Amino acid sequence: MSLIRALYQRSKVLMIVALLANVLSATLGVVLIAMINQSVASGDFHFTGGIPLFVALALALFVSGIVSQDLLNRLGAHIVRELRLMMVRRVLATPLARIERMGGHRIYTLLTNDIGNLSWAFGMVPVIAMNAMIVLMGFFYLGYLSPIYLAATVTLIVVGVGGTQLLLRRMRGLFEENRRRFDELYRHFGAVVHGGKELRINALRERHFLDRMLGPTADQLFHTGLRSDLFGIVSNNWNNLMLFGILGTVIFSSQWISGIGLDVLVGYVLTLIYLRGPISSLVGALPAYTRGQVAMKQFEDLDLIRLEDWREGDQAPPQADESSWSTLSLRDVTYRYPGNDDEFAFRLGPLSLDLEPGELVFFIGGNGSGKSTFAKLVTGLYQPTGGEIRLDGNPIVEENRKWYRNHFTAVFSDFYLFSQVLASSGSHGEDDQVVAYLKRLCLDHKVEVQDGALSTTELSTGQRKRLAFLMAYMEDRPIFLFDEWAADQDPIFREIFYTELLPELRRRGKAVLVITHDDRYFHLADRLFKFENGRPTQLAMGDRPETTEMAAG
Ligand SMILES: Nc1ncnc2c1ncn2[C@@H]1O[C@H](COP(=O)(O)OP(=O)(O)OP(=O)(O)O)[C@@H](O)[C@H]1O
Repeated sequence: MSLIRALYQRSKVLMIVALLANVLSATLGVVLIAMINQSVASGDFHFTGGIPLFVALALALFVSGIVSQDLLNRLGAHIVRELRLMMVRRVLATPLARIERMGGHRIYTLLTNDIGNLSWAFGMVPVIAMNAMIVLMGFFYLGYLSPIYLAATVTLIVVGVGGTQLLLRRMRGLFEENRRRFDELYRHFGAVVHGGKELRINALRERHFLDRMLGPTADQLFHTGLRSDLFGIVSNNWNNLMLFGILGTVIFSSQWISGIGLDVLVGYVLTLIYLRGPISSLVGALPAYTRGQVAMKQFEDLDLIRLEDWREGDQAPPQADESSWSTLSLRDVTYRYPGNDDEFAFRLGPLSLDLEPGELVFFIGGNGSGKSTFAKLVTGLYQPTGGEIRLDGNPIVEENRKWYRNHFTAVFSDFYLFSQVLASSGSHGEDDQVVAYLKRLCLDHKVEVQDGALSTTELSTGQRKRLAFLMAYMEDRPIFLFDEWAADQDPIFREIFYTELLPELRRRGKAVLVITHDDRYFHLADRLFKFENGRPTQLAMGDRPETTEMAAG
């Protein structure tokens, strides 16, 4: 619930103004009912204060209703907007290892389904606030007309809402069940998007996927969805029963209660009929609220960075001058994937390494030996489980991790390509410079650029990697990291990469870390490390492997 508090605190002023307008509107509604009641019950059919007052109050109700509803809507919309931005920022602020452990599908479900349900619940806040105020004002008037009837009405409503609550408790279980199915559904959606080729090429796999995986999840969602909707429908109609029950009780019991005049009865009936809509809306909002609670629980259960540990200031870009650095040192650094505690689990390190500007360092090793884990560790995406990383003597801790990361530009093996090219300043890259690099990377006949936006990223894998290289070039950080960048390049471009592009970066004083299997080019590195089962060993010149088998082993 701290999330709700945090969101409301940001909109305090808007909330207060909206609620004041709401009180005015609700009061005017009840005053008008009272005037009608007085005129009907007295039998003279004249309004106290005359028609002009009635018209003026009706117009004031019209205007204040619009103002209060609009302000409350704005409040709801504002909160939904804040919620979306805040959740995405929290996902980005959560350590990468935790996000990888959760799985991408859970993040998708969070950002679509859960935020949708929370938004829906927050969207109900204006409805609840407005109607609660009308009901409250109506109750004041009912109490003024007859305290006995008010007590009876409140008792019946409490019993009625209690019945709805029982239904809702059952519904909550169904909502939670539904929500679990949504995680599965999004995992299947991921398979449709990312495994589209494999599903299309193999009809048997496609059938297995549709019948055994997606089908059962869709069926279960269908059944739990229908059942929870039925509970919602029953609960809405329960309200009608409750209200007519109250009206019947009031009218039929009036013969046994002394001192209940026609004016009280008419006033009561008019007010209850007036309140029927608001009460139904209030009770009808409860399922949305329950869905919101289930979504909120998902937010709280996910291993995202805690709201209390997350400050927006942390998101500000680093201010330090990243262009000047002299040593990066890793001392006895180790890393273990979270949750992998058994003795056979993969462990990286301990590794020690000093790096200086203008160095070209290659990392080799077989599959699963720890190269990509090292890439994420040295760039600050993973936090070491042991040892220490220092930049110019400054130990890297939580407070300066973002500053540290900002020294790197990386093309990971599973890179993502944005279509906007950014310069080192963070503004969009100069088109002339981008065009020059496009020519250098032999992409000028394929891709154009305008205001830093690339005309397309729909290219071959090798070409997309060249675009990723271009992005890294333009970002122009002091340390470059390439994880198997050349693996998808043709021989000519591979040669250009190792013999022209990398040496050029080194000449410009960049430190360049290259993860590679290309043994033909190992001699170009200033230093070469070989990973074996998570442990790196620096190879002396004479020890450098010369064959493909050694590079892979
Ligand atoms: N997200 C993860 N969670 C848990 N363990 C992981 C995760 N990613 C990798 N591992 C483990 O870490 C080990 C090293 O993986 P890593 O990706 O660093 O290898 P690599 O040397 O880059 O291999 P390749 O050459 O195949 O890319 C693997 O054996 C794997 O068991």
